[in-house]
Amino acid sequence: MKIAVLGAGAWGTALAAAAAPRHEVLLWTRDAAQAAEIAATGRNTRYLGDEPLPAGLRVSADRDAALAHCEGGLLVVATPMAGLREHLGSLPDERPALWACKGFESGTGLLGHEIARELRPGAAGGVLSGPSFALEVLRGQPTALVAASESDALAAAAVEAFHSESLRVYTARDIVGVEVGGAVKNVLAIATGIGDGLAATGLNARAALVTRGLAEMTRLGVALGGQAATFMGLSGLGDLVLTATGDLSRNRKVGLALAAGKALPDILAELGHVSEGVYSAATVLQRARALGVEMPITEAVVEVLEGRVSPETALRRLMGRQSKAE
Ligand SMILES: NC(=O)C1=CN([C@@H]2O[C@H](COP(=O)(O)OP(=O)(O)OC[C@H]3O[C@@H](n4cnc5c(N)ncnc54)[C@H](O)[C@@H]3O)[C@@H](O)[C@H]2O)C=CC1
Ligand SMILES: O=C(CO)COP(=O)(O)O
Repeated sequence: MKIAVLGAGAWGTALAAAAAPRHEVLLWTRDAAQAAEIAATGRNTRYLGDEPLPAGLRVSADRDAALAHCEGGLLVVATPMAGLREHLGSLPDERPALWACKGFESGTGLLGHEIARELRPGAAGGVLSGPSFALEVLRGQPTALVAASESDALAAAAVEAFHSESLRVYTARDIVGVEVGGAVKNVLAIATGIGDGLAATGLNARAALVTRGLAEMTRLGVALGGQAATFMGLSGLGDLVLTATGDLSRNRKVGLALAAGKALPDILAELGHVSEGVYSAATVLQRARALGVEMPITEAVVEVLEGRVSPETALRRLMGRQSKAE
């Protein structure tokens, strides 16, 4: 199969590398110097350190060549959410497209499938999601993903492209639920990072934030048309557990640094990677409010990110809420 992956950050590179041993894969980056460096060193040091990439993986800064390469094959957009509109909107034809970004689009508040529907109503689209730190995928460490699409053919293409001995790819039809899970867990990972970073907070608080976070993620997802069961799956509970507890998570790192009293611009500059939760948090809240869905943990994260309350105050307010039925 011929596959093109657009976006050569940590995740695009790891996905391209995962498929490369079995398929003809072209990884596209908008940065010609980065393409030259990856080609010369066989590594993407900026995003994935010294980990070697498979020898057969090709890299290019020529987007037209990448699109020509995957004609009749599979196109994967693996940029941050902020790049999805640009890439889906400029495709030359109605070919199916899979995306791997997790978030709500800033400004419009849309999920990936909503952007795709707006730009390409007649084309098949799908999302690849689930608990998957890029570095572990690149190292071939066991991982399970979910490919969600209303197109069975596109979900099957995602399985053909990425399913292997070390990477299981499940399929799903509930693209709303899968996308909400992937987007909201980023915000909740910031919350658990904040909680874990506060001196007075222990493991009980982390478990409470994960569990009550899952409840608010599910409420929003169901209100948006997703199925409750999806949130107990890989893109909901699975990715929430990974990102909220795993120290490789960039969103969790943002929370830990906020609890340490660092300023958000400094945290993001130091991180050097995208933290989708930072860009999605306010949007998640807006969509929740529009639907009358209560999301107190998300609300607390937004207040801390916007510098309106300290992490300590946010936690105190969450604990000070009225008791209610679970
Ligand atoms: N890193 C991970 O372990 C995983 C990340 N994701 C998701 O994948 C998406 C991408 O994340 P990462 O690769 O980790 O981010 P990253 O911060 O490592 O790299 C992002 C890359 O995208 C490039 N980029 C940004 N805007 C672009 C545009 N408009 N066109 C082309 N390239 C553009 C940047 O130059 C950079 O090379 C995010 O939505 C993230 O939530 C999903 C699963 C795992
Ligand atoms: O989505 C991810 C793992 O599934 C990566 O999470 P972070 O963006 O927080 O690193």
